[in-house]
Amino acid sequence: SNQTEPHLNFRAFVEALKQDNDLVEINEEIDPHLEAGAVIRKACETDDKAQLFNNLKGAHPDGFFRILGAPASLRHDPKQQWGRIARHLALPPTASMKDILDKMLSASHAKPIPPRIVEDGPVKENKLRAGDFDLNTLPAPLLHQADGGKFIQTMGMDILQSPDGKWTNWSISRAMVLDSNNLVGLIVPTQHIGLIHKMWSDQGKDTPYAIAFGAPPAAIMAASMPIPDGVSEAGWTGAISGQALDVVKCETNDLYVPANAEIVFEGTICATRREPEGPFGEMHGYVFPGDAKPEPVFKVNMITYRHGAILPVSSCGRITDETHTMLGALCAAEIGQLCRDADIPISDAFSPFETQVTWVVLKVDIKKLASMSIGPQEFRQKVGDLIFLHNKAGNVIHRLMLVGPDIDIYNFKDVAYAFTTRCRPSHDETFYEDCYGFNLIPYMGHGFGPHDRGGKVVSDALMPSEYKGEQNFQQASFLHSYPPELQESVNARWSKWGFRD
Ligand SMILES: Cc1cc2c3c(c1C)C(C)(C)C[C@@H](O)N3c1c(nc(O)[nH]c1=O)N2C[C@H](O)[C@H](O)[C@H](O)COP(=O)(O)O
Ligand SMILES: [K+]
Ligand SMILES: [Mn+2]
Repeated sequence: SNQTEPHLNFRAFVEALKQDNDLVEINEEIDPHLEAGAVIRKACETDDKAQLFNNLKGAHPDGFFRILGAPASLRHDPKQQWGRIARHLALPPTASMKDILDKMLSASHAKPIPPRIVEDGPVKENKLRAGDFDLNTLPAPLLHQADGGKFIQTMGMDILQSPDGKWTNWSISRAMVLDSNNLVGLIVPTQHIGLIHKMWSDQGKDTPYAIAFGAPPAAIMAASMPIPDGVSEAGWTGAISGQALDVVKCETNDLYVPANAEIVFEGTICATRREPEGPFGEMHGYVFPGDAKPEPVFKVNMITYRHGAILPVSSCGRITDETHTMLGALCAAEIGQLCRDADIPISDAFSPFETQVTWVVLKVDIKKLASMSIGPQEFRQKVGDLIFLHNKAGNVIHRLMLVGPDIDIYNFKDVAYAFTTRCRPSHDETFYEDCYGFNLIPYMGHGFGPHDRGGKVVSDALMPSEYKGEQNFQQASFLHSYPPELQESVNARWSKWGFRD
């Protein structure tokens, strides 16, 4: 059977966006050379609807392929801000980011539900063997004018398996068209794609891979989350969706792909061959023209796709796009979970978009903190060592900020209010220079200091009284300086007096 609910079927997900009035269909011809990327980028910067480009210049006679832009960006309506992401998990469009992240974490200590192997599926409707296709003729998008190539892979799911077959990893890592039969893609050694590629390369073998574009939405969420080493995202996806995902075998290797994916590339990542990759307009909002680096080559041996195939695309950069709503948010969620698993009393975690997801803000349960009878210096060290030194989930984050119970970590006005008034520069901060540094952040990879090490800090915005479980202060604000019943009675008469609703 092929699963038809929107969180388990990308095509049904696109239909659900249409039902939600959260989709713009563009049937006039759009050029994948910059034009599609420009439309997607503007929609991301204005939190407008997702975009379905039905008529790409250079699409093949059978329409291969169309593009869906900004599959997991924000909705403009404040009551449904996270609605497009909620649809990935069968949550209501009004779900909060906390609901979404808690749903993703619900699999942390749940029993995995492995995928179910089926014989066939929509992804097998069309097959192009080597020689039947030329990647240069596909309507792959040039997303930013200074990009080093056409980044066809920005929202596809990379599927790799350890040589012993015990660990199948699903993740997202970018890749651009190199020539008629090859892609070249960023492989960060500490990411699971890097760890597994090294396992094969150390044996002198090329790494079998598949990229599933238009994978089930619940799966692409797990693919974007730094779940623990050795844990298969497929089982995690099964646990959060409550059912086994239908997968079908690749034609040219022993990997399995979602049976209803839109498009699948099958191939091998070369053990040794590297070619210039990038630059790419990235998650922090920058591209450095000409900044290409040698990265592994992904040979494409086979392409399969369903009729009317749609390529999901993230034209990432300035906020807000999938590198912020998925990469940043899911990394924060995992960091919060790692803290709780280590008995550090973090009740919630989020990466503010206004920091281009370079910070994670951790909400501290100050009652539990008080029972630890621990001082600020020691507490900062405990958090920083766990996240910056011992877990890859912290790799992309350069500031961890500790806040108390009165701060809404999903509202940057609150975060900035706490940071600027409760965290004394230097005295309340612990700096890390001997740790992994994320070189995609401009002040790292293109900055003054070491490009790949250090530059991290734990900033403590907890006040002395909060280490005793109390707050000896009140916010001078409507919410915190007036009795609740007075707030209610003022709110009840507000619009009658003539104020805005
Ligand atoms: C949602 C999303 C996540 C990522 C990316 C993108 C999107 C949209 C691109 C638009 C393609 C931009 C690129 O920067 N990109 C990306 C990347 N991680 C990399 O190592 N390399 C990448 O090129 N992640 C983050 C990873 O997906 C997560 O770190 C995940 O946790 C990895 O999985 P695993 O190794 O933990 O299994
Ligand atoms: K992952
Ligand atoms: Mn993984």
